Amino acid sequence: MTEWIDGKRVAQRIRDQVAHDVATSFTADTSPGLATVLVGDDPASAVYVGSKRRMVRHLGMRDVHRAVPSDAAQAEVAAVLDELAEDPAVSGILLQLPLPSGLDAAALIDRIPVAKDVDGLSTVSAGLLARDRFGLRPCTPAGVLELLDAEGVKIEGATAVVVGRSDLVGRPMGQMLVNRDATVTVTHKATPDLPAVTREADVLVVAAGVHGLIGPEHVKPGATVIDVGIHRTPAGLAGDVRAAELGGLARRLTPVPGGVGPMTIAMLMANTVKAARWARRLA
Ligand SMILES: Nc1nc(=O)c2c([nH]1)NC[C@@H]1CN(c3ccc(C(=O)N[C@@H](CCC(=O)O)C(=O)O)cc3)C=[N+]21
Repeated sequence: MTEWIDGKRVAQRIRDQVAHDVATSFTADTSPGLATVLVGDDPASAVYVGSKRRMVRHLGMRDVHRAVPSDAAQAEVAAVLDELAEDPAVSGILLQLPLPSGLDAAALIDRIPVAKDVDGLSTVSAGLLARDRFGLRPCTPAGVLELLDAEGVKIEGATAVVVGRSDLVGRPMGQMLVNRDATVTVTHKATPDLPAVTREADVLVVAAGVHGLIGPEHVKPGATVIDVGIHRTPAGLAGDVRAAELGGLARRLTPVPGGVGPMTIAMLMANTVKAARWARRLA
């Protein structure tokens, strides 16, 4: 039988730890601050940013927010980021993605100082990860590792397959698993025989962004399957994995919703505390 991995429970534990760290390591004047930058009026992005801001306040941290009009030029967004970069009350800066077309997201992300890059998406943060050095890690793959550790899944020596090579999830996920001594394959659209590759995986992380891509033909019996996909369908939220078709094939599986999603926000909170501690060391 397959055991569901409860992301909500693990995320709650991370958030409890963050609230404890905020209360014991900081004062009201020094408490970690997260700045969210929302460009434009995409409703889904507004909802995500709203839930991040509520969580920040709930955990006793400082909420800083900048709303930028959708027709803002690259230089205007850059100026907002530069101001937040200088602000000592801001420990971390999150530029909500996707940006309106015409803006160069990669260039804007790279204006964020590495010690404030709580999304872990800048080129410098990616380099620190590639070298397995101290730094802020992208929230979603960091959350996946927390889930695997919470479930007692052995990563060292495991065969891990990541489906998808996005900057946000797939690439950093592959590197984080390599850093933990898994044998890792990262697949993508040009992988000729995807089921043959994924069927080798003890740990299968699916971050393709393709609804229902993964079925029973992709899964090794006894595998741990992590579904990073999230899609709004007429039947409700669903992932990249056709969970109902897997039968008892997987040993463990994350649900959508209630799996990786809640972990992403929890790790953002944890990264904000880590950034505040990093700033203190730099001061
Ligand atoms: N700079 C940036 N950093 C991000 O980390 C980032 C972003 N931009 N843009 C959008 C994506 C998406 N994302 C999610 C976070 C939480 C849930 C989440 O909590 N999902 C719930 C369900 C929520 C619902 O009901 O819609 C769950 O899976 O249980 C999902 C998706 C972060 N992103």
